[in-house]
Amino acid sequence: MKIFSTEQIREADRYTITHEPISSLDLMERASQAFVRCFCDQFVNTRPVGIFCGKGNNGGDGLAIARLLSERGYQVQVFIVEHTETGSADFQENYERLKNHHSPIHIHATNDLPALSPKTIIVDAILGSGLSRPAEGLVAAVINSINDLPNKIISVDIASGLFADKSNQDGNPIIKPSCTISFQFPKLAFLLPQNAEYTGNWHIADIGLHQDYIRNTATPYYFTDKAAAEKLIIPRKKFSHKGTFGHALVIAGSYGKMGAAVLSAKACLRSGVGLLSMHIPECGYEIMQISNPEAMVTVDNNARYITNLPDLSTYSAIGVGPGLGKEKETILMLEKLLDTTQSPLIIDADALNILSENPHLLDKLPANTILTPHPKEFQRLTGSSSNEFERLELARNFAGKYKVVVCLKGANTAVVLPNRDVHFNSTGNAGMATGGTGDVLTGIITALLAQGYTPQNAAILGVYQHGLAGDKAAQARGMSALIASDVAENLSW
Ligand SMILES: NC(=O)C1=CN([C@@H]2O[C@H](COP(=O)(O)OP(=O)(O)OC[C@H]3O[C@@H](n4cnc5c(N)ncnc54)[C@H](OP(=O)(O)O)[C@@H]3O)[C@@H](O)[C@H]2O)[C@@H](O)CC1
Ligand SMILES: Nc1ncnc2c1ncn2[C@@H]1O[C@H](COP(=O)(O)OP(=O)(O)O)[C@@H](O)[C@H]1O
Ligand SMILES: [K+]
Repeated sequence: MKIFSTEQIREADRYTITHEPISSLDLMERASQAFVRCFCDQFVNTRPVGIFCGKGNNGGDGLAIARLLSERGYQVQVFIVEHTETGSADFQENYERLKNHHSPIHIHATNDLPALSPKTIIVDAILGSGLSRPAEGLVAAVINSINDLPNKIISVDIASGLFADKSNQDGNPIIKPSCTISFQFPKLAFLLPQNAEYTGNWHIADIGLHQDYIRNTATPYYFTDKAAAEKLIIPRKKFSHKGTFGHALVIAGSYGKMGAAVLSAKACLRSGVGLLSMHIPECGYEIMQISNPEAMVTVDNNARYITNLPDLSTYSAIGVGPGLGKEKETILMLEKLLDTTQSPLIIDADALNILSENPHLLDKLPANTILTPHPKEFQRLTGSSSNEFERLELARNFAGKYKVVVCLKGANTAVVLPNRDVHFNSTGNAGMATGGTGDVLTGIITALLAQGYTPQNAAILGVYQHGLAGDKAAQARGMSALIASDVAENLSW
């Protein structure tokens, strides 16, 4: 699914109005109906609803939603935040349509705010994607007052005060909804952790914007939903054999961190690879053979950490990093790997930290190598950023400069491609914030590379399937009980 900027969404709006064709008022009606369908799925009509409207089109939606909910038997109160003299044309039309049945309360100052029962669901339709500056004055005061209430808040399209495409500053007044029902597309802001409390759970309401516009308009931002991920899976053909699915090499582990190698191996084996060899230090030999009998093992000369490479000529993909440590000889091993490998490569964990501490190695990264840093590893690689929009730009510039794929891990992992496009992941949960889940991801992606998936598709699909397995594991035993092995065990293709 594409993620558009607010400017592009306005353009999609105009395109739909001209080419469907449909009046802007009817499009607002359709959007409000879509919101109401989603709202009614969640809340029964015995709950009173208080709808706070601004005077732009977001407020116009609020007025239409008020009318539609009333028709469905909800007890609705409407409050109009008088931040400007005249409302937009569609606001005014919906005001006229509502006026016969309702007497909206006009808020000129916070004193005008009514007492609401805690049961009342607040619908936030004060400001939408037309936000042109941080909320201030009356709007800011109303937002802060609403946030102080214990009531459940549902935002229309986007929380009032939240910028869709750029960072807010600390202290900007922004509604904190428990849920956002957004029109047609997720907004970029929803996908960044800094905005979690200004987004809540979000749902997309399809309002039928014109498919030609959506298809033909370029954006660097995508959301990997189920449909997008499933399209990437290459089916296993009937007459295939283990040679068809590649031979992966994972270079991982050191004394005390063999678990990382074990987890990567398990996940690699559960992701369709034909053959797997693990290159590990001698201390891990029995551990690996017993925990993963399906894997072959090549043992390093060193007992405790990896110092050298096996013959690389037979491998169709290589993963390096989990549990590796950063010993001097390990650094030399990584340098040699970067200098000699002809196979697709994924670099994780300590191998990333080695790159940060030895930046001359960055210039040796083969094109299309996949890097999977968590935020701290990414910061070590590129330096710090003042907000997550800036961090995303850093990742896009890094991926573009070195022609690599960067999987910036976290909730909604951002897979950043060498052409600077970003694919945000839709799966995964907070139960996965536990040691070893990243090692599982390395194993999955190595397996996909070995099978011939392009680095781009291996990263996007691997990240999606990893999150999906985490979701299955969390469903079975709850988030707190989830451990990394569960993610590997719950992989299914
Ligand atoms: N295609 C779609 O998705 C569809 C979208 N639709 C809906 O349209 C919404 C966008 O509507 P919109 O463009 O009228 O903007 P909206 O946010 O209501 O506010 C604009 C007003 O607020 C003002 N204002 C701005 N910042 C302010 C501030 N900080 N403090 C105070 N005032 C501030 C601004 O004034 P100005 O900046 O001009 O001074 C202007 O008066 C969108 O979110 C969705 O709900 C659907 O109806 C149909 C299909
Ligand atoms: N809150 C979260 N929601 C979804 N996924 C998460 C969340 N927290 C962590 N993850 C996922 O768990 C993995 C953690 O990786 P990482 O930090 O490298 O772990 P480790 O180094 O212990 O193996 C990443 O794939 C990340 O996307
Ligand atoms: K809103």
